[in-house]
Amino acid sequence: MITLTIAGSDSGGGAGIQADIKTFQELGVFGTSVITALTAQNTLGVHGIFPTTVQFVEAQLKAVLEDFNVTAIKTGMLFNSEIIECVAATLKNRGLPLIVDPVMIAKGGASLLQQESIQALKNKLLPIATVCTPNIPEAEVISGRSIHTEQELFLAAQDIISLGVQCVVMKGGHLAGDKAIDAVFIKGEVPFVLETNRFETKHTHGTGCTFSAALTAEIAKGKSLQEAVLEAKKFVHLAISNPLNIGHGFGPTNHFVYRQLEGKCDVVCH
Ligand SMILES: Nc1ncnc2c1ncn2[C@@H]1O[C@H](COP(=O)(O)OP(=O)(O)OP(=O)(O)O)[C@@H](O)[C@H]1O
Ligand SMILES: Cc1ncc(CO)c(N)n1
Repeated sequence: MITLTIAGSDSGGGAGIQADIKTFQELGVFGTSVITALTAQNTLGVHGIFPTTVQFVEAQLKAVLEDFNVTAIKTGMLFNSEIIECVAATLKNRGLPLIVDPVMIAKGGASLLQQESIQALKNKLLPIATVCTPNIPEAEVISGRSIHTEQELFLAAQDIISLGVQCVVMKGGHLAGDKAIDAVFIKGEVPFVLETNRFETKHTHGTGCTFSAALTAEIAKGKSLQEAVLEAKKFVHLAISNPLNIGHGFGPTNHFVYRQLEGKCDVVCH
């Protein structure tokens, strides 16, 4: 199986392209990549961003797609509307599963998506996406709704589905409480929740990228959306709860442990 990630490079290796490729590898799929921006980044923060030209994003997309039989694609940091429009125009009508992780702001506060790009994300990319995996602040920006209650979460998910997405996974990593809860909304089906214990750690750099990459790998292998989100939740939970403790700030997660533990992880689904 071959997957493609279209995202930014994290020189610190914990998020972006690097997290995606490591996750693909551990889940037994071959990862290819299109780099939208270089970030000078480590566990202490983002120190610089150097975006790729749209022409070079297009050249990378063409190089990968004309040679490889890609079976699922994910997007991460897309940085500006030109890049979003180029990616959407290239992927439109290809009929490939597309997982959009609408990356906006790094945990340290750096902006990874220009403000003017929200419309392009909503009008060009999400209408051709299979799955969208926002955290709560990202879901608020996309839906234009503040989310404080279960009802507001449900309405925001419906707003995102109405843009054309088949499935929305609302990631609850940023919420308070002793559980890490994600709400899964699949068009026409009863919503469900995936729940694990929240692991107390500051080493959660790249959790969103890792989750969406695992989801992409499982979809590439032919799993159903329900099975794929469950496996992705196991992958990211094991990666968070077995920290590597590297770097001087908010460190990366552990991409190796899922295979070492043969994916054994308790996730409650209700
Ligand atoms: N401390 C934690 N313990 C267990 N699971 C967690 C923890 N923090 C996040 N998760 C899980 O990790 C996954 C990613 O969620 P999160 O909300 O952190 O994404 P994100 O904000 O997009 O991440 P990023 O900062 O990489 O953009 C979700 O499945 C979430 O429930
Ligand atoms: C390149 C990149 N993509 C995504 C994130 C979000 O975790 C990050 N910090 N850096």
